This record gives sequence, C-alpha cells and structure tokens, in this order.
Amino acid sequence: MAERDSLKATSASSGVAYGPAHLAEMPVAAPSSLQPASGYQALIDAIEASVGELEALAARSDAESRDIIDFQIEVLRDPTIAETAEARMDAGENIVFAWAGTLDDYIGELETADEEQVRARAVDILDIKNRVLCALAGAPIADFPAGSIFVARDMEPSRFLAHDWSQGGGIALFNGSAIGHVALLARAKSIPMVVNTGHFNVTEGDDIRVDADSGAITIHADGAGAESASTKLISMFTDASPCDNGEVRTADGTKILLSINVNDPADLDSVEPVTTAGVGLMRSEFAVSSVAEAASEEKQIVIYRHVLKWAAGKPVTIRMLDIGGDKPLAGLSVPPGGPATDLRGIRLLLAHPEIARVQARALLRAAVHGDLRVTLPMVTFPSEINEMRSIFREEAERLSSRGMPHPIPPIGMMVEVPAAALMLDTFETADFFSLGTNDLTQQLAASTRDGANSMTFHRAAIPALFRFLEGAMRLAAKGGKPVSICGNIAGDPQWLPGLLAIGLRHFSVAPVQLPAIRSAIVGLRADGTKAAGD
Ligand SMILES: C=C(OP(=O)(O)O)C(=O)O
Repeated sequence: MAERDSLKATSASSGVAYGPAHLAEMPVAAPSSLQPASGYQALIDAIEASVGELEALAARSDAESRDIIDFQIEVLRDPTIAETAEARMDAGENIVFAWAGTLDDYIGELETADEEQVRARAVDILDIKNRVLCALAGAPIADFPAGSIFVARDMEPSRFLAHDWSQGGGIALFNGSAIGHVALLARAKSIPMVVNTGHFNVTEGDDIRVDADSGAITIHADGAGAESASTKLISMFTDASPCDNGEVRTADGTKILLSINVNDPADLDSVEPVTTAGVGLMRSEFAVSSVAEAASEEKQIVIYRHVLKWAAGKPVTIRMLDIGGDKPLAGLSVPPGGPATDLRGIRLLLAHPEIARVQARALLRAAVHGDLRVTLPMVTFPSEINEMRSIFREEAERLSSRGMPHPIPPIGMMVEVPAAALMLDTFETADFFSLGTNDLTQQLAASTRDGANSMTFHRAAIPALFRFLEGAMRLAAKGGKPVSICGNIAGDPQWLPGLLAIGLRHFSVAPVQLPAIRSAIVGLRADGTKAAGD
C-alpha cells in the first residue's frame, strides 16, 4: 500500500468522506483552445443558452441554491457585460478573448475586495464565464463521478448543484472559502468539505479521506469513520429526538418549549413533527426567492400550506419577507449597505404594498390549514405594526366579501432592532415577540454578519447582548406578551444557562440543534444553574 500523506485544512462543512480523488480543472478550457462561432450575435446566443441552462438548474434546486443561480442569471442579463464584450470585439479582440477578458476583469475586482464575502463571489462569475465559453464552443460542462472527492483550486456553485451527491463524496479545495456559496450549499446537504489545503500532490483515482471534523485530509487513506450525509442526519434525529412534542422539563420541572426554524419547506422532510412544539420561525424570504414568486399568491399559498399541514395543528410562525440588506431580492431591494440598511424588512414591505398585500392574502388564505401566526421583520416603531395590521384587515375584508370569512392571525414582531427592543412596552399592538439575536448582535456590535472579523466582534458583544435581552424581557413582561427566541444562540447549549436565567422558556432552533439543546435543558434548573449531582 502506498504511504499515507496527511495535511491540515480548514473545515467548511463537517463530516468525514472517503472516495477516489477527482482532479477537476477549474477553467473549462484555455480560450485559445476553443474554436467557437464568431460575431456578436453568437455571443448573445451563448449567453441566452447559458441563462436557459441556469434556469433549468434553478428549477430543480432548493431556495438557497436558487439565490446563487439567480445572481448568476442577473449578471448574465446585465446589458453592460455584453456591451463591454462587444466594445472589445469592436476594438479587434476575437469573441472568446472579448468575453473571457470582460469577465476576468470583473473577477479581478471581486478577488481583490476587502471582504471575504465579496471575494467568494468571484467563483460564481468564473462559473458563468466558463459556461458561456462552453456554449460558444458547443461543449457541455463536465460532471464528475458520483461518490468521488472533488479536488480543485475552487468549485463553481453550478457544478456543485448539478452533481448527484446521493452516493456520498466530498470536496477538498486548494483555495476556497468557508463562508462562500459552495460551503453554504455543502453544509445544507451535509457534504464534508475542507478549504485552504494549499496545493497538494494527488493522482486521479487515489483514495482520499476528507475529515472536515478535525480539518485534515489523508491521501492513500482507508475509509474509516466515513459515513454518508443521509446516514448521519437520520441517526442524529433517531438517536436523540423523543416524541415529546418539543416540551422538555428542566431538572426542577419547568416546561420549556422547543420549536424549529425553517428556511425551506424541504428541510421538514427530515424532522418528525412529534419532536417539536411547532415552527417558531419560518423565513419566508428563503422560500420565496424571486420577485415573480413574491408576486404570486398561489405559489406562496402552496409553500405555507405545506408547512402548516406538516405541523398538524401545532403553531407555525411565518415571518413576512425579510428582504434588503444582506438578503437581497433582485429587482426589489436596494444593494446591501451594511447591517443597518435603511430599507429592509417591514420598511421595504410598506414601501412596496403590492408585495405586502399579496403575502398578506396568501397567509390569510393558507391560515385555514393550521395554527398560523405571522411575525414582522425588522420592526422599529409601533406604527409599522399598525400599518401592516391595516393591510391584513383590508385584505381579509376583501377575501371575506367573496363568501368565506378570513380571521386575522396573531401578528407579532421580531425584536432585532435596538430602538424597538428598548421600547418593547410601547408595542401594544404586537401579539408576541420573537428575539432575533442574530440581527440584534450585528446592530449592537456594529459589525455585519458576514464580514471577515464578524465572529470575533459578535462573540465579544455577547455580554452586552445579554444585558440588552434582560431589559427586553422585563419590558415584554409588563404587557404579559409571549416571548420566544429564534436567533442562533437559542440552539447553542453554551448560552442556555444565561437565557434560562433571564426568563426565556420558548426556544426556536435549527432542526440539527434540537438534540443538543434538549439534552442541555434537562441538566439545568430553570434559573440556569446546573442540577445537583452534575
Ligand atoms: C432569526 C433572526 O433573523 P435572521 O433570519 O435574519 O437570522 C435573527 O436575526 O436572529
């Protein structure tokens, strides 16, 4: 057996994968090796063909993936890109060099950006550059063998999305980014992935083990410890998710409710409703990923009905579209301008009542399928709740005039803007409060969620966050309104003692966080102290 070589890497998506290495060339082909059609119309045709391929890919992808593809389609449809390439052709470049040069300039700008998040976009553009080059040459982008370990300098999102991961496999990238899109997609599908390996020597077909849990790759390895993503997920839920309907007792007998956060209705396929108290937060903006979908009442009803039926009568809190800032929706939101972007969440909805009314109608009509509650994103002032309530009232009256009464569901608010958290007792028309600590932390720490230093700043701001939450809990208690927490710290056991101590009794967490938070609750008293004997 060949000698084993191990090297360190950065984990981007946890798990262990084992399989034959597939060495992928990142650029599809050197421009000079292509013999494409020539002329500006040929470029337009190749761009259109690429848009068509991406649309087909989007149609069979989940909401998160569609966001990436929508961005690529938007860039391809940006007339300035084709015009720049045309100008280069007018200046004497052939069609391939004109296209590749235009996109390379764009990639160069992204690669030299200060923020890692922006740099990570470069691979999305490289992807569409190659796709159009392939279309010009009449050669399709090659897939790679199922079950193999993809080894390359970087990976394009569309290559990840087009691949069949059901047979396992993993990813090892010489460069790559742990917060880039492929990492995000890999985490959602539990595909082990490491980045920043630096260049290493491996031959096509060598057995390779990617251990993203310990951040190591081993070449000429055996398969010890590798398991498929689906096995891992299934065992996580079957081992530690009792059918307690999300009602967990602390060691001294206080009832704590555990609900789940849902981004995509498909997330529910791996969760049994009897293991949760319901859906504490459904982020509708991830399920509704294009302006066309936001404008379609019927499409939204299908999505909401699916979640309500899954919950089988348990409460489902759907957040109205939280668009803007770091969650753009092409054609509707303004480009991100930092965490405190002016026009985001409820402000954007009230600025586009045509979108808010469609969503209000879809929610009113879907409500008959279960116990629906609606929460409003990024609320800052009570007047915003009143305005949205009026929209619901008017739409309910309009629907009711057609024959069937449509009662207005409880309407609550996300507590994620400091100005609102400090004035919670004045939000008399909010029916409940959901503490959105992800956004609250970025506002408190004055640091975006995806900036290069965000992890450091957000962690340092945790004591301030707890002081803030303590005050918000006191103000909420004055009005006797229900409070839950749905930010990421709700599902992280290290913060549980503090959250219990300030009085939180309802936690909404990502499905994968359920087992750990459940077992942490039973080991603590309601005041957050450790139970005796521990
Ligand atoms: C749950 C939250 O909202 P988002 O979807 O923006 O993470 C939060 O901010 O904590």
